[in-house]
Amino acid sequence: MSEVIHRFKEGMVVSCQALEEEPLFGSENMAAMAMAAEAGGAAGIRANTPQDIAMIKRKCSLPVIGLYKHTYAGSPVYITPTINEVRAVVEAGADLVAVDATKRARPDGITFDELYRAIRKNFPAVPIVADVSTFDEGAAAMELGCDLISTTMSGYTPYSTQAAGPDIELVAQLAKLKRVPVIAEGRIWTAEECLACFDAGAYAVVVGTAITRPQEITKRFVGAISQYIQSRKN
Ligand SMILES: CC(=O)N[C@H](C=O)[C@@H](O)[C@H](O)[C@H](O)COP(=O)(O)O
Repeated sequence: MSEVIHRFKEGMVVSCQALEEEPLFGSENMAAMAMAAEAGGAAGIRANTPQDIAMIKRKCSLPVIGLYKHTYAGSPVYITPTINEVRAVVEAGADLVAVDATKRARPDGITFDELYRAIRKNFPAVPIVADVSTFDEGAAAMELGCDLISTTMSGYTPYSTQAAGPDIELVAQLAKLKRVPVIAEGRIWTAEECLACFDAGAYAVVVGTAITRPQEITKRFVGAISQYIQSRKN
């Protein structure tokens, strides 16, 4: 196992991402988030776009799982969909690259196996994080040789489990294979949920929105308050 992966063991990776339509969009903001995560004891950062990755690598010493969200006509796959986005992520300085490893149709009709082989050929030193939505996708990514499996896409493909919280069951099923380290990612909001993921066998957890999307954090507080106020009136 590579040294960089070992740094994630039993740790928390903070996903620092803001899309163009979000209030915190901008590499300076994401680098500040990454620095805050580092100050708080995070083991790593997950970041989107070459610009954000490069800025975070300048300001923060943690290893970065890089991805590049990009949409192509005719394919629902948007997390580092082709070798072009992989190249941009690697050239920006990412330590690992996260790619969509779901079974959905990819741009130009290439399969995940083909993309995997192209990454290995062009960037043999860069560990690959497979973002999956189901057990079968995770097991296939392990079989292929991916370095880490993340439950990122569970709940975001039409055929995967749709749940309000993290897919701890998927973490448990994949971890039970004892083949490749499994990252629990997606809709983790509390420390207790992190502990449940570790109990299920997670190697590390990724927490994003609950730490780095203040509009969503605010929305949760406001929702809980208005629900409570309403219930007091009934
Ligand atoms: C499905 C998808 O596109 N997930 C993205 C993957 O990089 C990010 O938008 C998420 O914020 C990240 O996975 C962390 O999850 P959460 O923000 O729920 O803690």
